[in-house]
Amino acid sequence: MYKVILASGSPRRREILQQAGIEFVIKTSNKEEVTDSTTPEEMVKALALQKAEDVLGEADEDTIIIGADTLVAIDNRVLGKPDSKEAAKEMLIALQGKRHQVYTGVAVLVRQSNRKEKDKKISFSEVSQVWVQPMEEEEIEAYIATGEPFDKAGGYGIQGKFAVHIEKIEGDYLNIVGFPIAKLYTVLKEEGIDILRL
Ligand SMILES: Cc1cn([C@H]2C[C@H](O)[C@@H](COP(=O)(O)OP(=O)(O)OP(=O)(O)O)O2)c(=O)[nH]c1=O
Repeated sequence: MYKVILASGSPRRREILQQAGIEFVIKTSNKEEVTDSTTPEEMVKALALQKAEDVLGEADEDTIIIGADTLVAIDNRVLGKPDSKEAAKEMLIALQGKRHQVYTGVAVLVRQSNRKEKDKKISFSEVSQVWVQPMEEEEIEAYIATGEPFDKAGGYGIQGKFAVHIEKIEGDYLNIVGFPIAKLYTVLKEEGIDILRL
């Protein structure tokens, strides 16, 4: 019997795991994650791993710890969460009228209390393509005034008021919202772990 820990404070990630029928508890640390990885794939995997490792000390029985990180990439730039209205505006100006990539990295630490079994460290990343409609400056400012950009990579949430500005996507929608649940299921299945029946 494994206990699942979601090492994330993101309400979206919590909802996605809950909807999938996974039982878990949430544990987060306040440590700031940093990485010197250079590609978005490597960055999101490294940051996801740090988030999972930060709560490893809490795992005292058979435990599966899941960490995740989402970043937006456009024109060789990587965008995290905007820390001001100005930063949000600059990001949305860069994204409007173009295609960009959303990367989510997931790290899974499997901790076995029975020392005969080996602990596991699994990480992967998923990418989705997003096309944003051209936007007027006024529309960008109105969206920023909703307050939605500030806790989201790239300064927008596809699941909220920004939906009206999305032309199309390619790939996994839930990966854009912050957690590629289908890939988690598949990758763990390949490792012999059925996350729905632990
Ligand atoms: C692009 C996009 C991102 N996001 C969110 C998902 C993530 O929560 C957030 C990216 O920030 P992250 O740093 O990946 O995660 P977080 O700080 O929210 O949570 P934690 O570190 O505790 O796991 O952006 C959306 O909700 N919708 C979107 O369309």
